[in-house]
Amino acid sequence: MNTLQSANMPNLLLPIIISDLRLIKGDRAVLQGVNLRIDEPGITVIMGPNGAGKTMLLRCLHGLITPDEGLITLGSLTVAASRDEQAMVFQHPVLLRRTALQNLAFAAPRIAKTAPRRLIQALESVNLADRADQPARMLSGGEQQRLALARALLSEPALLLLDEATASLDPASVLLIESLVKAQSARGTKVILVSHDQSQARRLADEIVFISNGQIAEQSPAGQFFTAPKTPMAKAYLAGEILF
Ligand SMILES: Nc1ncnc2c1ncn2[C@@H]1O[C@H](COP(=O)(O)OP(=O)(O)OP(=O)(O)O)[C@@H](O)[C@H]1O
Repeated sequence: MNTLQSANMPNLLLPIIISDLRLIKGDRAVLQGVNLRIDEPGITVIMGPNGAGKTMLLRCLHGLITPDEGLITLGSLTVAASRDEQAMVFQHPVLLRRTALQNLAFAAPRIAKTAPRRLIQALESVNLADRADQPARMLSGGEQQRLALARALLSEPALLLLDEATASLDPASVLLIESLVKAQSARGTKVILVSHDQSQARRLADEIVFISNGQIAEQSPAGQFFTAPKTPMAKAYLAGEILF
């Protein structure tokens, strides 16, 4: 859609307001009473123990799951109405059985037609220019993830969601992806990412949202969260003391 004009323009998907969200999976609520308001641009990192509901929350934001109760608004838009302004990168990238370049062209047909050079630049930005004509599914895991990010960034989304997108990547790929995410954030895209990696969260986060047991336990500026987490649960999580 390319609705971002510049970092100085207000982001049309802010504020993000989540009210009384409840999501049932199987026979239990995996999200319950979730209330969250994100006003600020920049990078929000969602942290929390395994099974806390981080992925489910991200999927609700992206419209992949409809919550059983509650409301999400992004600026003046519903989730459905905001879909074209959003992009999401998953832990395991979903790519078409086509070449790397064709995957980008398929995702952004208008750009492919009017400015095909931008597709090559997108591949260059993730160090995949020499893989343009290789079947995307033959790329390594890290290469696939870089391609998925290039695809997500092509549309200059107003909201970029990343679910443990760097979980299994080598350090160079992690840093490359982080630098692209930071640059995109500086261009005005609101970024919400799920990560267990405390070092990564310290490098990227402006604020932390900590989820525990399907509820928001804490929302704090990153510096404050890491030096003085408000809840015993967050403190135990950061210390690696939560047992499952
Ligand atoms: N289809 C499903 N049926 C039943 N339970 C589900 C289903 N999908 C997810 N869940 C449960 O919902 C809970 C939240 O899952 P979610 O994937 O959001 O956790 P998470 O915080 O992202 O965890 P992790 O850090 O392990 O990725 C988990 O307990 C999970 O078992």
